[in-house]
Amino acid sequence: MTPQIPLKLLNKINSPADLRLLREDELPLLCSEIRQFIIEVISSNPGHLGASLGAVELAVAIHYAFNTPVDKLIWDVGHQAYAHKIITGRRDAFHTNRTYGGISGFPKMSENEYDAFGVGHSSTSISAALGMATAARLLNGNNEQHIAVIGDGAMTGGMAMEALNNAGVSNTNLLVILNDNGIAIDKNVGALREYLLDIVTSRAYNKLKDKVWKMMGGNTSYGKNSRAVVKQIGNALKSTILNKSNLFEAFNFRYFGPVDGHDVVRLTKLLHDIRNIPGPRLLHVITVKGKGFEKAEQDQILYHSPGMFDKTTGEIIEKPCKSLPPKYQHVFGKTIIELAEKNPKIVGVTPAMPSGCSLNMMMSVMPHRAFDVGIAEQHAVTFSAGMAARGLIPFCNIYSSFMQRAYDQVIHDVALQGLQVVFCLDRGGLVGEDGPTHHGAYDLAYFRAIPGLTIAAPMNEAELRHLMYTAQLDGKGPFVIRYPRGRGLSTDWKKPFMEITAGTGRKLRDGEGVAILSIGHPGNFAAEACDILQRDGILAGHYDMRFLKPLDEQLLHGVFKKYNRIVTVEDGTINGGLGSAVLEFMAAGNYQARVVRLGIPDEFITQGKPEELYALCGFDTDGIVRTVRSMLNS
Ligand SMILES: Cc1ncc(C[n+]2csc(CCOP(=O)(O)OP(=O)(O)O)c2C)c(N)n1
Ligand SMILES: CC(=O)[C@@H](O)[C@H](O)COP(=O)(O)O
Ligand SMILES: [Mg+2]
Repeated sequence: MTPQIPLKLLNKINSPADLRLLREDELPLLCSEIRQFIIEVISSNPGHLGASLGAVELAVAIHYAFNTPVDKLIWDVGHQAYAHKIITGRRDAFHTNRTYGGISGFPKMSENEYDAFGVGHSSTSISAALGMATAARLLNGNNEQHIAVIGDGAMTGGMAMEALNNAGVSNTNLLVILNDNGIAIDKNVGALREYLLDIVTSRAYNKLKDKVWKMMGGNTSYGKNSRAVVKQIGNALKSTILNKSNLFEAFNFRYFGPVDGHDVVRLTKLLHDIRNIPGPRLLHVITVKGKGFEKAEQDQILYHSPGMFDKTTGEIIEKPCKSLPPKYQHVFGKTIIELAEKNPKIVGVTPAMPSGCSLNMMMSVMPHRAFDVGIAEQHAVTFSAGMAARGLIPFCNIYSSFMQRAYDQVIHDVALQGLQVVFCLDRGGLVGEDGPTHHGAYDLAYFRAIPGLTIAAPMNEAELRHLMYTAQLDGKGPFVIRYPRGRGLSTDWKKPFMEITAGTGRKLRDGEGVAILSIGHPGNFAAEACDILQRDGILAGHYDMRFLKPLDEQLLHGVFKKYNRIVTVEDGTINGGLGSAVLEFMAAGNYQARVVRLGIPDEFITQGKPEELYALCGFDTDGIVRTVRSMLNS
């Protein structure tokens, strides 16, 4: 439900055109109404709170100062764009944010004309904006403005650097707004972070900034002499910022800032003034993640995406969870510490997701052996390869969908050289509310194509633990373990370590006529389906394949000899995954059987609760039961 809070100004805003009718002095009130609205809605329908609270003034100022949607606004990652959504015609739909059938949690081109470019993954905005600006120049003579808004975390991503490098010599009109709140999901890391901190905290710099401000008469109208003034500012900055030259100027960008990103009136004026300066420009804006909501400002990591919370106090509303099994990520976090205590060769690597994948546990007890390398999946993989080349055993934990970024590095730097890197792919399968940008749909299929990889998917937490143990044993080579977001089903996961021989599946139950072959967590849906079918007298055999590569061929020979109806179940794309591997095995062995493949179909799956999406794809318990029944009836 849309909340019933007084929204004197916001209720009048159905598009940025309405926004532009407001007086400048009304903008602060509008921002505070938007902030209230976001808090109210996200408290009961969870989403990305902190980043969006920090970008309210930015969204308002940009739409106020620019002629969107003719001018193109491109958000990076897009998790900070709730204010943008709300003022671009989606206020009344905002309560459906991230739900099945509702609006997306990220900008999405097909959803709204103001979403100039779809996002979800990090560090794409400058490339996309540069591409669009280049197209505009070629097609219609450069009449439109292109604005990329990118966070300090996203700016550490390789793509952002590649784009700056290209943009700086492109002579294209492009405004990059660096939304610097000094944090990513977790603490931002790396030399760039330190550089930005230097700029912002340098007292010498701030003094200089005040001087320049006075020099310009205390207003932002650069007037006729804009070039000269800007050049003066640039030269002064160069010599002042801790004797370092300005990084962005080194990329041929004109640098402005840093400015207070919550002073909406000043921000609006400034944007207006730099709007028509030609060429690549970068405006450095300082914001506070969680701005305006005390708890979210205090604990910015927790309130990045806090789940449900009390809209007044900010207290997190925890569901009772005493007897719940642990999340897979926590099993990873605890197990890597146990293994690393015994095996000094083990190190941990994450590209900017320490709390998301639980490597933060190892980082706090073994800080010298656990590395957050920033939003840099490609680097994370090759950095791991380097360590493996010198004899360490890196556990490189990357969300499945973000691993798409580093496919070449896995092939070229790890697999081709047979290096023992253990890839733990968290968030394999359908992740839920983040939707198609974040579903880990392709990993099984894309990794199956690579020679020399061992690919495993545990059905439960205990198996994850055993697989992690197995992967770090001597001589294992590159090893992929993929598991889903959220909780498994077993509370007694902490069993003594046991090696699981690569390429061995296990029979879970015998059947007649029909067998189910599953891999990973959906094996639990298959087990439940078998129970339901058995109550109707249908005995379905069930095998947990555990490994996609190497396949357990001995087990498969047994299955094809015994059953002539086979259902494969996986939470990855059907194209190229377990089902495809089983079909290839059947063809090679000249077996005759009817095989139905359940998994993610050849389309992008929307957002929603995981259960809704499993059902949509047809590999939930009911879907498996239906499939088996219909196979037996045909
Ligand atoms: C390729 C990729 N890796 C990781 C992520 C996960 N991720 C989403 S937001 C974020 C932090 C971004 O930090 P910043 O750009 O500073 O934005 P803020 O949340 O501070 O506004 C990360 C690591 C992602 N979306 N895409
Ligand atoms: C925006 C983004 O990419 C992350 O915040 C992502 O939503 C995290 O997903 P999890 O909630 O699965 O950690
Ligand atoms: Mg940030």
